[in-house]
Amino acid sequence: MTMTQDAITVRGLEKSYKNVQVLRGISFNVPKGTVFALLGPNGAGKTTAIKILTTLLTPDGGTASLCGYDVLKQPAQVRREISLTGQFAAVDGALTGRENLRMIGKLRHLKDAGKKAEELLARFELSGAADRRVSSYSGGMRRRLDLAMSLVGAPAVLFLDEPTTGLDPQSRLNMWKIIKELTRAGTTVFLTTQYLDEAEQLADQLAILNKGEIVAAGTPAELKKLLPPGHIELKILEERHLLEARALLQEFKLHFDEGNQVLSVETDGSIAHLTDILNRLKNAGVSVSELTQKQPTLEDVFLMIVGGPPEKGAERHVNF
Ligand SMILES: Nc1ncnc2c1ncn2[C@@H]1O[C@H](COP(=O)(O)OP(=O)(O)OP(=O)(O)O)[C@@H](O)[C@H]1O
Repeated sequence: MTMTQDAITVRGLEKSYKNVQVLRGISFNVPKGTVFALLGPNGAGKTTAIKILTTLLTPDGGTASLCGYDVLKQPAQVRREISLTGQFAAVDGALTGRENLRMIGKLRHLKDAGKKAEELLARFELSGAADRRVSSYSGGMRRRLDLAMSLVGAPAVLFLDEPTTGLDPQSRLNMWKIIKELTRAGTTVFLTTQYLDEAEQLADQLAILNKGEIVAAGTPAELKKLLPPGHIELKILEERHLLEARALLQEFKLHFDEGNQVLSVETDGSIAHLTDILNRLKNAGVSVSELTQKQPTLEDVFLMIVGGPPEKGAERHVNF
């Protein structure tokens, strides 16, 4: 392995199916031990990118390397460094949890496949169910086993394609905890997800892919800065109080929703800003019946860029 701080380097990656260009020259880096989330609507090219990075598909142009190995020139070395966990758990329902893990260990030629299986069963809280057939496992248990199976070979880079789709909230939280632990231990995680809160929770860096191009990239905080800052909404019922509030806050960007009697005041989201606004109103005796603070979310950013919620329903196209 060459010395590099990036676990994944992608430069100008292109791929077409027949005459449809699916990836139009995408580039990004993923530093070791971090989580990178690739987001995008259905058909954006996420799976195509994952297939190229995991050596399942040949790109038409550009380069990609994993842990310093070129996906085209050194596919065997790349495969040794990675593991791919798909949306549909690849476990064998007729075998027990323990048998599934041992089988993978043997396929990977581990000397102590049995010991590794026990260790992973314990780590994923499956020891109690180890001798039950996987067909009797819940969705969350299957997903945990699937992830445990992908860790048998201790991969440097883990590809997780929608790891929590279909899981209940508790199982999702467990999965997040496990993913965080993995990255703390140095594993690099490449994630696709339809849940923007998941991306926000887990990703150090994320990129939004739309029609084969990366249209926005950065940390969750950086992406949120693409939108106007947050605002507070003040419900003010009395006309004279409203007039007074508008005068007191005239240097702020204001918007008034007449139907709901709500005055929106743009803020940078800081406590200092909020305190200043509330003090002015309080000192002038302005009566506010309700206060709500609104901050832009990753979902807002996604909607602004892609024009529809991720992965839901039909493809939605927005012209830039
Ligand atoms: N083998 C193929 N032959 C022809 N077209 C394909 C093939 N595989 C994918 N495509 C097309 O390429 C585009 C990108 O597909 P891809 O599966 O990479 O998108 P995605 O972002 O992963 O979508 P999803 O979220 O629905 O999984 C889609 O329009 C898809 O129909």
